Amino acid sequence: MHVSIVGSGYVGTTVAACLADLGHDIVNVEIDEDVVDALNAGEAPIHEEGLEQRIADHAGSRLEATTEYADVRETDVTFLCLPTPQADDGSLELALMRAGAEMLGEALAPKLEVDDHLVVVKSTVLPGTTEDVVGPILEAEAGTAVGDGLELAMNPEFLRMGTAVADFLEPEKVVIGATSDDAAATLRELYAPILAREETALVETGIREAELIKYANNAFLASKVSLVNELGNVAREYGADAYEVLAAVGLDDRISERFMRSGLGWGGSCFPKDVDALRAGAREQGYDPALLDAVVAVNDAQPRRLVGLLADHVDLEAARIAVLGLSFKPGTDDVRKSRALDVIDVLLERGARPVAYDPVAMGNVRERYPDLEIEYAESADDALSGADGAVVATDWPEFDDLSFDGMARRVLVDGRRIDVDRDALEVYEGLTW
Ligand SMILES: NC(=O)C1=CN([C@@H]2O[C@H](COP(=O)(O)OP(=O)(O)OC[C@H]3O[C@@H](n4cnc5c(N)ncnc54)[C@H](O)[C@@H]3O)[C@@H](O)[C@H]2O)C=CC1
Ligand SMILES: O=C(O)[C@H]1O[C@H](OP(=O)(O)OP(=O)(O)OC[C@H]2O[C@@H](n3ccc(=O)[nH]c3=O)[C@H](O)[C@@H]2O)[C@H](O)[C@@H](O)[C@@H]1O
Repeated sequence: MHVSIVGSGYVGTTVAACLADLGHDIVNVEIDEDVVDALNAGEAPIHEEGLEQRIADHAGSRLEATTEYADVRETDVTFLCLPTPQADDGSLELALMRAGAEMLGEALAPKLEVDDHLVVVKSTVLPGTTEDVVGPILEAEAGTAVGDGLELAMNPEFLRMGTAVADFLEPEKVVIGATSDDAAATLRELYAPILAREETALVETGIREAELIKYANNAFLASKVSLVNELGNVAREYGADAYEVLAAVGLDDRISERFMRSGLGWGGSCFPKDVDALRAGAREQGYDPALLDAVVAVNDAQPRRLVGLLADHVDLEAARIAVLGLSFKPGTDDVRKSRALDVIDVLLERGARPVAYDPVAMGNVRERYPDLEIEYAESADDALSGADGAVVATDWPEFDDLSFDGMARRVLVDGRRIDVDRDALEVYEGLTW
């Protein structure tokens, strides 16, 4: 099938490379020329395992990138993989989606005079966005009504950063919300090799349901982590080990052992914005999402609690504190809404001198937060050298082998339950255990 993909970030690039791998012909439409050049040169604009090879294999044959929207006319289906960030008040910001839909509609106008086209929203959007915002913009620009050759569908994406390719090619579910049977059939055909897997469920539903499934999924996962954090905080008060408690709780298959790691909480480019968008959307609909508000409140409190634990042992004023890990989770250099940055803010507020180390994310912090007054270390050992205390903010596997010999005071507060040699420390404290 000929497929165009608008937006070539984490999702668009992964979808493009994987669909090319499945045998489809892909055109990526992207406004960032550097990304277009990288893709056409066979290079991955983002780091994800298995992506570079797939792009190198297919660039110049089944995979090409362009800044020209007109090229979508050569394709049968277009996926919108545009960013859906947060507005200042936390609500869903649709300006980029609207702009992309306008350009797409305009580009599709000549094609729709003679041929059909399916537009699929893959970005995370609140219920109603596909039918009430994207659809009408496409109709106005293309001069064709939905159902009259222009078809609409919503197909949310559940991949995780760090395992994007494997998650896309081997998902637990493919969710399709479509305006017509033909649109759903086109997507079933496109995903045929994935749907042939026994482990992958196909969910065919309405467009609004498809939109909400994505938010409900992320809200559930974020809530699960906040709940284990709350239980972890309670366990700590009782002097009980939350990891032992939750490992046993997870044996109940209604609960499951996955996503049970308590500690500093959730960050990243997805959970925070999606939970906030759902809360804002629910309020707009007249519903008060009290539980989701609490889920965010528990998450927001963890960094301060972590620094509080450190302050029980170290006078933070002018203290050199090693911050181990900056990315929002291991396996990625993404620092958006990383809990590590909240820890640093609290440390700075309390007069400490943070010295940060991360194996891959320091460049991104420097670039995004040039005014952040912290020192960057060359290695974890460097960060720990002469430190009056240390915190673990990201559970990079290499931190399991830390040596604390060079520390001025061997005090470690672990926000991620890593596997360090506790006997080598004067104080080992866990945030939730
Ligand atoms: N990153 C993730 O792990 C996941 C993200 N999502 C959702 O997918 C959507 C896209 O997210 P990401 O790929 O992470 O975003 P991203 O920010 O990594 O990439 C978006 C790309 O779109 C490009 N772009 C912006 N405006 C454009 C336009 N008018 N025309 C063409 N290209 C344009 C940008 O230059 C950028 O390369 C969001 O709604 C997000 O919530 C869903 C599942 C997973
Ligand atoms: O909508 C999205 O974009 C994506 O958001 C998340 O994926 P991601 O943000 O890449 O990362 P996760 O692995 O889910 O971790 C999110 C945060 O939760 C934290 N976490 C996760 C699991 C856990 O047990 N404990 C915990 O604190 C992680 O450290 C991280 O900060 C979802 O897992 C994906 O299914 C979804 O597609």
